Amino acid sequence: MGRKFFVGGNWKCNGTSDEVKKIVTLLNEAEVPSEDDVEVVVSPPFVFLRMVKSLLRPDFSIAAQNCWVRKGGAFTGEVSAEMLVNLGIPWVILGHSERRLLLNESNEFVGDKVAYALSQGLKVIACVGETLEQRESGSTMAVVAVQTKAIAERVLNWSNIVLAYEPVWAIGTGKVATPAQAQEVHYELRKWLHENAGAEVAATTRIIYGGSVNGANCKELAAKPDVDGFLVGGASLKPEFIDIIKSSTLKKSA
Ligand SMILES: O=C(CO)COP(=O)(O)O
Repeated sequence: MGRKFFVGGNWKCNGTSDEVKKIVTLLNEAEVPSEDDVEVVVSPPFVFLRMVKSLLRPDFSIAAQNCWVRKGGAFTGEVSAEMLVNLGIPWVILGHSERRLLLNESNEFVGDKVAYALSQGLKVIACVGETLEQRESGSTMAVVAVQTKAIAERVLNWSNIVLAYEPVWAIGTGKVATPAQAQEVHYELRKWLHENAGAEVAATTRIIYGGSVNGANCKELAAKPDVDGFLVGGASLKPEFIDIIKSSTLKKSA
């Protein structure tokens, strides 16, 4: 029925082959709740996708960290959605703030990417989030609404989208949003979806939180009604990622 808890591990631009094998071994040996109760998706760098796919337990899935905005071709250095599909990679992360800010990806560009990736059969973890300046000036909701709108204008079917709220000031800083801060934005995002994409989309779309999530703070965050899971960076490379996956059990009893 409800929204299945979702835990993504964004490995970002980290790891050697040996380190990646070690993380996969850790994941493969972990005892975690069943895939009926939690969806786990790890996101290695492109060059390790094939290796992780061949080694990873079958109840965990895989996401790429980006893909090209349209059909592949003469776009040096890019990886197309078609290639990910061809490789058997089901998910892709799009619109991460590190790409929006460091590589100047605009809301429209991210929206186009989401629409194209979906059209090729990929499932998308679409990221939104405000900077510290935007939060302090009181424009958090306006910013995430505009980012979400650029996606909603290009997409009719939300069933293959997970929306990740990742406040930029909380990413890699150790400064996690309080459960109340996360809940407030998730609630507002769900309300926005209700008003702009319909009641069904609002009720079924998973809105996950990212930004300094770790084994210690995940439980309180997971207990919030509109927090449907996490997108984890740094801690997804460590054993505590297992504890974060296990925080899904809080949701069942809630
Ligand atoms: O950006 C993130 C996940 O996509 C969050 O990163 P950290 O968990 O390292 O703050």
